[in-house]
Formats: sequence, structure tokens, C-alpha cells
Amino acid sequence: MTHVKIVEVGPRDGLQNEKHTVALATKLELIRKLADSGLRCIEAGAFVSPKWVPQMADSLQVLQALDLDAGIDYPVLVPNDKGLDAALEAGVREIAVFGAASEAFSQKNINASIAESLQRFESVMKRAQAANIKVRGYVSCVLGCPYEGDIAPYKVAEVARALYNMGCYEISLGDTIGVGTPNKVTAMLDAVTEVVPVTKLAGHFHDTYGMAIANIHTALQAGVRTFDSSVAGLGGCPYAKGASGNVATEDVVYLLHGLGYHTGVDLEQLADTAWFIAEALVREPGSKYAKARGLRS
Ligand SMILES: CC(C)(COP(=O)([O-])OP(=O)([O-])OC[C@H]1O[C@@H](n2cnc3c(N)ncnc32)[C@H](O)[C@@H]1OP(=O)([O-])[O-])[C@@H](O)C(=O)NCCC(=O)NCCSC(=O)C[C@@](C)(O)CC(=O)[O-]
Repeated sequence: MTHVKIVEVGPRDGLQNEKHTVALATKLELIRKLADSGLRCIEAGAFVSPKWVPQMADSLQVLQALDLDAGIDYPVLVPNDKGLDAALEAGVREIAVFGAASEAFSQKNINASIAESLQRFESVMKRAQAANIKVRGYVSCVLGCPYEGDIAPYKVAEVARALYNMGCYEISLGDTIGVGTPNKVTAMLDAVTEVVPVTKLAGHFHDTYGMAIANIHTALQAGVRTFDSSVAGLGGCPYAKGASGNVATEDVVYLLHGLGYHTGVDLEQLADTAWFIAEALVREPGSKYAKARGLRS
């Protein structure tokens, strides 16, 4: 059975945009439940400015409370050398640098042009490699930007290639505002796979217009075998106004199991986890699956 890897981004991408502070204990319980449901890669935090993203301010405490030797990857976002210093202090084994295919988004999100961001990442990469830390690379706005509108596929390919050549072991392609449709996914992947092998790509789809599952299916058919998703469909980027959450992990797992792929995830435990975090945030889960199944007492 072909394995598809899920990168669970709920504790980071999912919670970074919450208006009310999410308690450290709630984050840790969420991560524990996600791990118990079989997820083996859980993005646990971000070493970014607490002024820019207050919800991630406790990332050091989160990482310090996790067992980093338990066979689960807990990557964290790192935008610059200062972020890497914190990641090293936390003892992380994997980080993710995050760039964008849109100049305007890059400025709003990390206060740097694309070229400046790549320079910062070069420095982070060299130090991370010396410390034996794996580095993943994100490209945001691969199917559209909240400030610039359509983004040409060649621009996505340029940034993806730069991150890959720098040493990122995987490039996650983010439809940050969920505007993509399958035809656009195909055009974008055609351009990116010219410069990065498809086996090194991941899909990161937000579900603003309900297209994420269709887009994932299209990317699967193109050979992509890693997808980022967020339990209960939590999330959104604070610098992409109007962007809704990531595609819900439960809905992705339901699709993948239905198509005969292996994920290692127990869908029922995952749905319980979706209800757990939804109740903690005082709302319903954003996933079709968890809502259809309902809350099990
Ligand atoms: C990159 C910066 C820091 C530049 O921000 P800046 O203001 O240009 O940074 P600076 O170097 O001028 O420093 C200003 C202050 O920030 C501090 N600082 C500087 N760096 C750090 C750091 N690493 N950690 C903690 N503090 C830091 C620094 O020490 C200083 O503190 P002060 O002297 O004013 O007290 C800022 O723009 C930032 O933190 N941006 C984060 C944005 C973010 O996290 N966005 C959400 C994640 S991206 C996303 O969600 C998309 C994704 C990945 O999911 C994929 C998709 O869907 O497309």
C-alpha cells in the first residue's frame, strides 16, 4: 500500500491566528492526542517575533515539554538566525524556513523582500546543517496572493528551486489563501517539477473556497505524496487577511484511506482530537468528517 505522509500543522498554523491565548496545557494535550492518533510529523511552534505572532510566544515551553526522542518529528518555523538560536536552545531536530512567491506577501509576512529572505535562509541553513538539523522550506502564495492576485507558476518555481538548492529536504507549496483550483495546481506543479523532483514536494492547501480536497487529489495524481493539514481545519495566516484554515486532517485522511493509501493515522482518534480542540476553542470542528461523525461521548 502506498504511504502518504501527513505533516500536521494544527498546533502551529492552526493556532497562530487565534484571537484568544491558547493555554500551554491545551497545546500540549492537543499535540499528545495528535501523536496518539498516529501522526508522526507535528509542527509544534514557531520561533518568530512574539510581537508579530503572539500565539507562538510559548514555543520554547512547548518544545521543552515534548519528548523529542519518541520517534515523532516536531518541526518549528524559523525566519532568521535569531529564530534558529531559540530552536537550538529548545533542542529541535527539524526547522522550516518560510518564503513566498509574492513580493508583497513576503514583505507583510516577514518584513523582507524575496531576495533578502533567501539570504537570511542561507545563513540559517548553514548553521542548521552544521548542527545536524533538517530544514524544510515553505513557499507561500503559490496559487494566489492576497495583495498581488494571481502568481505566475514560474515565480513559484524560482523560489522552490532556490530553497531546494540551498539544502531544504522538502519544499511545501502553500496555497495560503485557498484560491487555487485543480487546473491551477496542475500548471503550478508542471513548472515546479521542472526544477524540484516531485518526491521532494509537499502540498499545503488552505480551504477558503472548499477546493482543498480537489486540489490534493490533483496533486496526488501528479505524484505528490506529502500533504500538510490541520486537525479540525484550524488556522489561517495572520498576514493573509480572509484566509481560512488549512484543509482538515480528518478530511484528508478520509480521502486518502478511501483511495487506498496508507497514512498510519487512526481516523476515529483523530476525530476525537478534532472535537477536543474545537471544544477548547468553543466552536465546532471545521472538518466535514468530524461534524458528520459527531461528538462521541
Ligand atoms: C521575521 C521577523 C522576525 C522580522 O521582523 P523585523 O521586525 O523585521 O525584525 P528585526 O530583525 O528588525 O527585529 C525586530 C524585533 O524583533 C525581534 N526578533 C527578530 N527576529 C526574531 C525571532 N526570530 N524571534 C523572536 N524575536 C525576533 C528582534 O529581537 C527585535 O526585537 P526588539 O528589539 O524590537 O524587542 C517578523 O517579521 C516575524 O516574526 N514574522 C513572522 C511572521 C509569521 O510567523 N507568519 C506566520 C507564519 S507563515 C505562514 O503561516 C504561511 C505557511 C508557512 O503556513 C504556509 C502557507 O500557508 O502559505
